[in-house]
Amino acid sequence: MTEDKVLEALSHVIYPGFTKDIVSFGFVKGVEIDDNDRVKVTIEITSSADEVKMQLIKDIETELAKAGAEDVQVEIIAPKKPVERSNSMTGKNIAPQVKDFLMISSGKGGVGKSTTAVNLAIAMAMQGKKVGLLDADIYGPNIPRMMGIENVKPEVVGNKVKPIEAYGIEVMSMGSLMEPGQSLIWRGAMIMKAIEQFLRDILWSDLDVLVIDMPPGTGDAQLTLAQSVPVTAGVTVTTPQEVSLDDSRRSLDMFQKLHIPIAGVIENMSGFICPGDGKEYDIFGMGTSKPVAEEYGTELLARIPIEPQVRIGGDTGKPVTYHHPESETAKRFQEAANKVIAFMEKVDEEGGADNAAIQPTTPPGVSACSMK
Ligand SMILES: Nc1ncnc2c1ncn2[C@@H]1O[C@H](COP(=O)(O)OP(=O)(O)OP(=O)(O)O)[C@@H](O)[C@H]1O
Repeated sequence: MTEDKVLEALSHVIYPGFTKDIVSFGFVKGVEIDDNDRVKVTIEITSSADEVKMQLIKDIETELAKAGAEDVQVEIIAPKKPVERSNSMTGKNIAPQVKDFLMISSGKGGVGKSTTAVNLAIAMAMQGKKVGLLDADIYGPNIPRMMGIENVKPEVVGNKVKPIEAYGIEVMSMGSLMEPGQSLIWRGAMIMKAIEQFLRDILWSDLDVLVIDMPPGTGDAQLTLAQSVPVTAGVTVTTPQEVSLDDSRRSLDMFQKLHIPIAGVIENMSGFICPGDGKEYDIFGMGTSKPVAEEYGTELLARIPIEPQVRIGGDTGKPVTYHHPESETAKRFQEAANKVIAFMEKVDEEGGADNAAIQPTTPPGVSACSMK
């Protein structure tokens, strides 16, 4: 017997109730083979149902016996409990069903933050992640148009709201809750309430990642979000001009102050890909945000070129990553998504993000200014 042979045999064991096998699911955590072809396999599953375990053991024994194992021992273990980050004594998580929170920020408006949030979310969903997309840009909620759900009203269940499904993603936006063209004058307290409700009163499923499109700049919305949930990673979107880079420094500085691990910088409108000859031309500069990313100990995740298809995709609700996966832009968004996923996994492995240090220090209703 060899490990490959064992894994080959195990790839015929379908996880009960699903169509995928236990190897593809990544449930096989260990294989030991001794000189007498006796095999021990360790399987890690969350299910505690005894019938699932019994069925698995039976199927594993059958397949390994067929492959020539002399004796089979199956150990079924439960995944290690994630480090208490969500409901830790001092930290706060009002949406514990979400594994990772990804904050997409920019120092200023119009740099392509929403475009990035949409395309990263779609790239992650295309890689099999269960993704939610929260448009927390309450001042200018553009996500419904970009996701092609402009005229879709969400379903209300009791006093909660179901997210709208689009491109396999759960989406919620202030734009979906208000009449078209309507605007609100947001005061600090209202922003805080809105952000909290987006997390608590929307029926998000058990998501792998909730991508959050923030309002531009650094303010109440960012602080409230970071105090309400442990944000796993932050991504700053910038354009390459110096004036824009100054603003992106502020955004990166905010991540640091809010104890948000920084996944990196996306440099948007970085060069222009000419539809005629497919060549890349420099317009605003290219790669200028790399040194800025390095100043903050992080990396440039991707340079996204100006491509007419990106704007058309945004205006018509047909995101480029989904509708033109062969385009250069889509490929770069996919690469950036890979890097962000790997980064979030690393943060989780190392104990997860923790927002304990940024919780308000004053009791509810008491202004920090009134305290000595
Ligand atoms: N790489 C690109 N190529 C072509 N057009 C782009 C690109 N990135 C963004 N755009 C277009 O630029 C406009 C602004 O982008 P977007 O709305 O994503 O910016 P934003 O930073 O979220 O803005 P706001 O701060 O106003 O919410 C949109 O029309 C979008 O389609």
